[in-house]
Parts: sequence; structure tokens; C-alpha cells
Amino acid sequence: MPIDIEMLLPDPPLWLAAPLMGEPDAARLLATLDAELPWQRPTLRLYGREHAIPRCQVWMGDPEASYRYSGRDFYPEPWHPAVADLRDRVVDALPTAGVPGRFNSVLLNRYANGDEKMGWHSDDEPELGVAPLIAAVSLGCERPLRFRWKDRRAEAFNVWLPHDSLLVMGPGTQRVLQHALLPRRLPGLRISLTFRDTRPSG
Ligand SMILES: O=C(O)CCC(=O)C(=O)O
Ligand SMILES: [Fe+2]
Repeated sequence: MPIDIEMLLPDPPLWLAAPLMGEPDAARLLATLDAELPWQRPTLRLYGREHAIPRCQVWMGDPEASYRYSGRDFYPEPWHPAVADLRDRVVDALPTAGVPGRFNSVLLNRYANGDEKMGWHSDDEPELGVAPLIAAVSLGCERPLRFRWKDRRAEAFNVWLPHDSLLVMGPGTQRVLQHALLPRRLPGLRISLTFRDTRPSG
């Protein structure tokens, strides 16, 4: 099946590709991940108080890929075979978008409904290197990922992420843009997988 690739920005390179897998594979993967992963809702410390994050997540990857996020260390779950297959499929699709890459880990986010969310951030932890390539696969309910320029050089914008799509945030994106999955009056489960390549820190 031909994959349709839309260039959203040339610089930094931001691409959206869909459909990635086609059906029934994409629907089956959503159901498998929902049912089989050890979803967790960790708490984060914010202004001295503990808050459960407004979504569930699983961190998965090669054994040596540990990751620091919002002041906590996460150690990866071993690759679920379905996620390892998806990783290989994403890596195969990257050269078509002109940004070859590889990944040793993935953060999976599960949003039960439109109330669940992720706040403004850049994926710019030191473990990711100076100009990381991050590939985000979306499954389930279509929601917008909102982007804003750190220097406010232009208006913020939405990228709607349909079921079975791949968003490629190329090198440089995390330096100049932040992104957030804001709450929306939308029902339905959404699972995203953000593939990364982390190096040991220290
Ligand atoms: O759920 C999404 O599409 C965004 C996830 C994200 O920004 C992240 O995992 O860093
Ligand atoms: Fe992110």
C-alpha cells in the first residue's frame, strides 16, 4: 500500500505519513497494545506536590536505554514483539521522508479519552543528543498535536494525527518548537508511540 507523505514544514523537517500499516493491522495493534502492555500512571512532583500524570504510559526499549523525564529515571520494558515490528516498519519508512534514523526505545502514551493529555514540552533531554529525530505513531482517536515556536516567530499550529499515522519530527524540531496534546471534547481511546534513540548519560 502506498504511503502518503505530507511535508508540514521544511525547516525544521516535520512530516506526516499515512496510512502506515493499513487495516486490519492498525486496529489490531491498537487492541493488542491496550490489552497487553503494563500501563502505568506514575506520579510527578510539581511545586512540591505529587500529581498522577493525566494519561498512562509505558517506556520500552533496549536494556541500556534509560531515560530521564520530568526529573525521574525510567527503565525500559523489553520490546513487545508487536512494538518491535512497528519500530522496524517506521525505520523502513524514514528514508522515504528523507530523514533516515534508528531507535533504541519508545515512550507509549495511552489517553483514555479527550480529558487525558500531555502538557507543553520539547523532547530535548540530554540523553537524546543534540538534534534528535523523533517518530510518533498514532492509533485510535484522531487528536491534534499543538506546536508553538519557542521564540514566537510565528503562530502556533495544530497537526491532526489520524489513526494509523506517522509524524516525523526531524533534527532541529525540539530546539525551536514545543508540542502539547491538549484536552479536547473528543471521546475515544488514543495510543501514541514516540520512538527515540537515547544514549547513555554521564
Ligand atoms: O501523544 C502524542 O502524540 C505526543 C506524545 C509526546 O509528545 C511524547 O511522547 O513526547
Ligand atoms: Fe513529545
